[in-house]
Amino acid sequence: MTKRTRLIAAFDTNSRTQAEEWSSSLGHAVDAIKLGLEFTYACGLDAVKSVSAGHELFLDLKLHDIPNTVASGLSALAPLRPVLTTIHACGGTEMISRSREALEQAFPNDEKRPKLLAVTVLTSMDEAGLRETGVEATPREQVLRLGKLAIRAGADGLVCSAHEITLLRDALGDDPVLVVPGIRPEGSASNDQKRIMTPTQAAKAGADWIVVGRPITRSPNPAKAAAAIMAELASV
Ligand SMILES: O=C(O)c1cc(=O)[nH]c(=O)n1[C@@H]1O[C@H](COP(=O)(O)O)[C@@H](O)[C@H]1O
Repeated sequence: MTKRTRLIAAFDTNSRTQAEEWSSSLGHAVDAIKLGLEFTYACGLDAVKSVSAGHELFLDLKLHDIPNTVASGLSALAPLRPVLTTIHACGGTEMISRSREALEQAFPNDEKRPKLLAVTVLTSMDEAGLRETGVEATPREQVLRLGKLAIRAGADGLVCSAHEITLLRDALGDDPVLVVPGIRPEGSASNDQKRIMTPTQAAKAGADWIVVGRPITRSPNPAKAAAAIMAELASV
């Protein structure tokens, strides 16, 4: 039997009170919560610790710097004990392999070592956006290129859009953890996301986790919105 795709709710807010409220009202209705740049910069690491207590944490800080700085940054974040954490794949082989080593050193028995995820091409980017940055490849080509590089260098998984899941599974097999944002339930606004799919489409394609923010947190009833997505995933 294949495993159910799991739901991560992205708590994108600069308010600790709001994040604590979501944590208690919907934290247990989803499989994990994600705290990222906005919350961490606004509220600090102690707040990350308290909001994530009792939940599986995806700490999404998308580190991208020279290898030594990224590896040292990850070591400093290790006490937060996230289940998943992110760096940018375009930081290259050495940055990724040093990151993996840093996490292995912080968790010598491996048991609770956070899975190292490499962000391939942001789901807010399309072909024109990539071209602006000097990348002539399509998003699919670039995701595949960076995905192969990142897994070879030691990442446990990748962040990609649902449009690239089949491509990555064909090239890399079932082992890499695929975490998929840019998810929009039928009928919801795409906002700044470009490469989107529904929860059902992403689950059918083989996502291990989907990440959903605004369709839950900006809904009039976040717990109900989260429950509807969980029900959708359970029915795939
Ligand atoms: O690493 C991520 O989680 C991420 C990568 C990516 O390519 N696209 C992306 O949207 N995300 C994150 O996923 C969440 C998506 O939020 P919504 O667009 O509100 O559902 C945000 O917290 C983003 O930071």
